[in-house]
Amino acid sequence: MSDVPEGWERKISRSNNKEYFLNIYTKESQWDMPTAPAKQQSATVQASHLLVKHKDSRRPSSWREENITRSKEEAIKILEGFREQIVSGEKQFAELASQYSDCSSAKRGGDLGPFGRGQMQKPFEDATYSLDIGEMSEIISTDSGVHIILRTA
Ligand SMILES: O=C(CCc1ccccc1)N[C@H](Cc1nc2ccccc2[nH]1)C(=O)O
Repeated sequence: MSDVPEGWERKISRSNNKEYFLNIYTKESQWDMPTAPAKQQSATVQASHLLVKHKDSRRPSSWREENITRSKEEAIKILEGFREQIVSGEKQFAELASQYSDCSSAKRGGDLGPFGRGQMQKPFEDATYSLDIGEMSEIISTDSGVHIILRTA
């Protein structure tokens, strides 16, 4: 029986007794014999974020505040305070994001849903892909403002 490339597992489908192949990293499965090793990162990630905008943000306005005038330094100080409350366990990420994030994702506790490479601003994408699942980022800056990110998948 021909071996499967690294990172794949041969399985038998319970519904039709046919063999299929499972990518042990992404948990995706396929009927065809894989032709290359599966040692790749999962295509998409999922994250929540808490965004604090400032006067130099690309769009210095949000559902929370029509005209945002705080400086970037002030935004960073505010976000550092939120980050400390989360690290200490005093507050949950989603609780603070839903109350204070200047992004419309605040309505979903900061959840952005799944996204792949090329979809979000580069500093945000790179920071998310470098986090382990469950890990929270340091403060990162994009054209939208300053963020903390919690990778969830
Ligand atoms: O771009 C959006 C919507 C993002 C979103 C994606 C998926 C579900 C829900 C929201 N909102 C911007 C603020 C903003 N800038 C960001 C940059 C990177 C990631 C998330 C961001 N959110 C804004 O409101 O100015």
